[in-house]
Amino acid sequence: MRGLWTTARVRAAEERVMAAVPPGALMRRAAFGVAVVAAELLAGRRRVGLLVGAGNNGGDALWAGYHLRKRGVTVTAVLLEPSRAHAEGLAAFRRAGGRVVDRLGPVDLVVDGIVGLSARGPLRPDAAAHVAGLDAPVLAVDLPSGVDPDTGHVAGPAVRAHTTVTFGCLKPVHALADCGDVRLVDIGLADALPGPDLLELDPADVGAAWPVPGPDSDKYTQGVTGVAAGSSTYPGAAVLATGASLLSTSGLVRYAGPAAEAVRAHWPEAICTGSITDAGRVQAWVVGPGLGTGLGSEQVLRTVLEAGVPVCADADAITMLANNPDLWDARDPDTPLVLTPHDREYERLAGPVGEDRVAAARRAADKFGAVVLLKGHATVIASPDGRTLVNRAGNSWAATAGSGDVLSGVLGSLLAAGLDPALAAACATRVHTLAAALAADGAPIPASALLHALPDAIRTTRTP
Ligand SMILES: NC(=O)C1=CN([C@@H]2O[C@H](COP(=O)(O)OP(=O)(O)OC[C@H]3O[C@@H](n4cnc5c(N)ncnc54)[C@H](O)[C@@H]3O)[C@@H](O)[C@H]2O)[C@@H](O)CC1
Ligand SMILES: [K+]
Repeated sequence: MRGLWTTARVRAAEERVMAAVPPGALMRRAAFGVAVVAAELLAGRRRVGLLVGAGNNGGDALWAGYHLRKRGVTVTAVLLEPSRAHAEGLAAFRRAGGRVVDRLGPVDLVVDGIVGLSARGPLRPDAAAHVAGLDAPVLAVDLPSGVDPDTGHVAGPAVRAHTTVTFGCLKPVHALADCGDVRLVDIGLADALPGPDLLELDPADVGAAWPVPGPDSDKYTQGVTGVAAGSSTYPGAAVLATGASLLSTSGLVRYAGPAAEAVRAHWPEAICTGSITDAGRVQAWVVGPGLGTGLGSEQVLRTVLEAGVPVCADADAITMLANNPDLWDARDPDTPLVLTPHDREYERLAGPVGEDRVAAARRAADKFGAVVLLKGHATVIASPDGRTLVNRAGNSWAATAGSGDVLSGVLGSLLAAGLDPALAAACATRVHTLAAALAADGAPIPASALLHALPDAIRTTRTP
């Protein structure tokens, strides 16, 4: 499990550590780390260009330039605000033979020291002009300039990093935005940091949490998942969600709804009934994909919410909760509920997502007393108990019709197996991402291919 810390906490920790070490020591450690990674990326090539902003981020770049000069690398620097460039860093850079230029000529690697933790908004026009002309790979110092450190939001021109070297700890930007390959350099902050603001699961965490049958397990003890999804118009959503539940855990899956025939034809092992009232007992419900939003669907949602078991409410279930807030009354507030909106569904439910997706997910989690899984390239999972998890997809293969139905099926089966709902949401998201990458292997895929890659994805997380 990896922790991520917001800039306010990082700064507080840096201040505590700085008070106890010689002046400039943290910057030296940081810059040395940048130089080591730069040398690795250069792989014997010899020309580096620095883009240097007005603060300590630029200072890191200048000191890294100093270290690279000591290794015989040719280093040039553009100072975006010459009068505010880090004075000691600039002096050391010049002493070591670094040259200040107006524009970067041909180089093998660019070091982005334009702006770091103090970044506000997109790149300013002069910085943007320097960045626009680059054709060498960019090594970002702390974070790609132009990307918000705490939200990962990109409001305009920004650096696109091949690699990012960050210091002391990861920040939200490293999970919420594209920072390329992220390297962490230890500058001695660990003991000064409080608990993390965000968490990101490693595949091994997912593997450790994933429910697998033991010697005493049978089909009931592993949790029975109920799927209330699909319609005569959209039987596919039912087929995908039920299939995902079946492939995620080895218990039992019951399907209830008008797509029973289609589900039975695809998944003979599912127990299918035409009506929610005949479904039998389950340990968790998945409700919503392809269900429709008419009166009959509302009654299905009500029945599921009244059942007193954990519920994953997706797609049309979210729209119904937004359209008809009376439906919330059907829910026992002590029973876990996971809502899995994409941005438009979120907006129907809780207003605009805005630039800060973490804050949005937390707002809705508080408001509804539910785990909120806000889907996106970086999915944010907020629990009403304050925990927030993120999962960066790293690819977009899962952006395909029916992919959400698969996610809710996986999540429902983990809830039925008794996983903590926020952990279930994070594990399901991670495996969904892995399955998409495995199935795609470089080419577009339909959701059914993602579905059939679930066992391989789960296996990946369980392999040490
Ligand atoms: N505080 C510390 O102990 C350490 C800080 N370090 C470095 O210091 C950085 C933070 O430095 P600072 O707080 O001096 O500030 P930055 O270097 O992040 O920003 C400097 C200035 O850039 C300008 N700026 C803000 N947004 C901009 C934008 N969108 N486009 C262009 N310019 C913009 C502002 O005038 C701002 O004051 C970290 O990211 C890290 O690289 C490291 O040296 C490690 C130790
Ligand atoms: K930067």
